[in-house]
Amino acid sequence: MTTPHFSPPFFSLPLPAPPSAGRAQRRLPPSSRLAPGPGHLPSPLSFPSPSFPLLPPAPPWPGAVTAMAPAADREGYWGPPTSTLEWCEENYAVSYYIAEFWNTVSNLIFILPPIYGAIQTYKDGLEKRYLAAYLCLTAVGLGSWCFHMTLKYEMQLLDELPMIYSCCVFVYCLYECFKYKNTVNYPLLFLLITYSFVVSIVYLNLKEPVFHQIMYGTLVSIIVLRSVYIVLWVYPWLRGLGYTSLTVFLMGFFLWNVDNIFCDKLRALREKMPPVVGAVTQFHAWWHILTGLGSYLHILLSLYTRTLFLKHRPKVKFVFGIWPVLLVEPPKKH
Ligand SMILES: CCCCCCCC/C=C\CCCCCCCC(=O)N[C@@H](CO)[C@H](O)/C=C/CCCCCCCCCCCCC
Ligand SMILES: [Ca+2]
Ligand SMILES: [Zn+2]
Repeated sequence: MTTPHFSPPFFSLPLPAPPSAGRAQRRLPPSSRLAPGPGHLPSPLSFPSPSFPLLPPAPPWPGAVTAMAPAADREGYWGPPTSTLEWCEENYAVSYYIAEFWNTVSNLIFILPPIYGAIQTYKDGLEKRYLAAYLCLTAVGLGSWCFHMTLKYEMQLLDELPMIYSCCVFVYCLYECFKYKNTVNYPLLFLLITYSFVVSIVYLNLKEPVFHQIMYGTLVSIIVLRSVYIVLWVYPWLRGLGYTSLTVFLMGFFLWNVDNIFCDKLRALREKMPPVVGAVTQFHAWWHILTGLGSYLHILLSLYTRTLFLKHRPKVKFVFGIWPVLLVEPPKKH
């Protein structure tokens, strides 16, 4: 915890006290989220020499509010961040066009496998709710891509709100696994839509990341409890899939915390490493990869449970020997 993340203010904006040193999940104060105006001056910071040789020189962004940026951050195509949060990865260190490069590209795991899953679900004629589950994951990935690429507040909402909606779809799928086909649980649907609506409205007004994290964590806990119930009491042979999904997800959460708590140390470490090796220490990107995989495996668990209940004879197969997908056969007619 050596370097505070916020440099002292350069000019007289009313800046709040910096958050505890070392926390990467920096909350950007409202003053840094104002549109650039006449009072905003170019950055006083001198940026370190780029770690990536082909980068264009870090230009002073016209009107940029960069007085609070950590020294390792640079300015780039999308202008100063307007999000209420940002992460440990050094801004515009790899590309002038992508604010947090590794945090951006790691979202591919939320985008490509779920698209494949959605196509397969559609082809197999499985229930639309599973199509929605896969597509929600893709939506999270696209939103998160846009957020980490730009660090803009509107894009942050495209990342964070779909996380809540996806969880609600997952909860519905998981709590309706043992119902007959073509039934709709209207009270549960109403509850989840209301939850999504209330969380969205409160978050849009409150703009408090911790609120979003608590609301998201609550839904994840509900999903975990139900999954554990299913693999303990209903289909014990699905324990492998269930516990793998949970472990991978929790490892991601652990690394999310490591990235937040030890950001200063990680940044210092990266300065001593070649860029590509340093990329391995981008733990927010690892959080994407692990939660992407954990969530995908969770959909497989939920779909396996459902198709087993509907007597579709599901099987997990590994594409290219590594990537798990679910294959189903229609139920036998008697
Ligand atoms: C049995 C396995 C359970 C798996 C549950 C799967 C639920 C998945 C639901 C949605 C998929 C989204 C995955 C995460 C996307 C991450 C995108 C992202 O990084 N967003 C950040 C901005 O870039 C955003 O600000 C991050 C917020 C993170 C919040 C973390 C909150 C805490 C999570 C708590 C986990 C509790 C586990 C409790 C276990 C009993
Ligand atoms: Ca950053
Ligand atoms: Zn992220």
